[in-house]
Amino acid sequence: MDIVFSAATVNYAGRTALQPLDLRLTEQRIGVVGLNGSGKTTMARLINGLVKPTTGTVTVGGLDTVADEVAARGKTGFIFQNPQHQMILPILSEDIAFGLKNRGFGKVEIAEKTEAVLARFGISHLARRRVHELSGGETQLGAIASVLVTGPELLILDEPTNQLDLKNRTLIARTIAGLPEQVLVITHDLALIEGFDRVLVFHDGRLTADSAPAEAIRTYREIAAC
Ligand SMILES: Nc1ncnc2c1ncn2[C@@H]1O[C@H](COP(=O)(O)OP(=O)(O)OP(=O)(O)O)[C@@H](O)[C@H]1O
Repeated sequence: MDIVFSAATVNYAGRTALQPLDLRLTEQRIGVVGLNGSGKTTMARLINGLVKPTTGTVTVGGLDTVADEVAARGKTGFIFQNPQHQMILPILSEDIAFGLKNRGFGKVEIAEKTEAVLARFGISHLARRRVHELSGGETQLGAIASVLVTGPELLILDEPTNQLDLKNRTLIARTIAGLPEQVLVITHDLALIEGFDRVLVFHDGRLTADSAPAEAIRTYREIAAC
């Protein structure tokens, strides 16, 4: 899916968080890196319309995130930095079903789709578990299942391996690598994006590098060193 930023900026209360951004993303695997506060999450939130551009436009699959807000948002799934906060219902299978119910699916279809997505991510055994009792890795998988069950074309993950132990980090990295959906990952875990198609580096609200992973990571290391 084409993601297009046209002179998009974001100001929060008069303070610029994102400098004018002109960018067309078409790749399947896109990484986003940068120091804390460099504008990565702001840029990602523009894609699903959670943040609106102060000036300029953002389109996803040709849909404007302001003018075609609802349709545009349906194209993108978002896993936030703390995915337990985005789980609305107390039981995992109910949380997954919730998104489908909201989209008007019938009971039988909801049950089938919920079962299928749990199986897809190898978490059928967690169906009846309380979401707040899941481990970090289980929570991340549960959130991915909850979001992908509604069929977005793009999945955005904000620091998906943050706070995971080595075993769960590997599990989540493999899961992301195996997704057929287009993926955009914000991360400080540089190994996670080594095999990606394209990596963007943000610094002080500006896109400062945009290249293959090795070169982008080199730029990021230079920025971080000063
Ligand atoms: N809702 C908001 N209101 C006001 N300022 C905000 C808001 N969200 C972000 N900012 C500010 O905008 C700037 C960019 O923040 P953003 O969250 O996009 O950075 P980031 O690169 O994702 O950071 P991190 O790696 O710490 O998550 C920061 O200075 C931040 O304090």
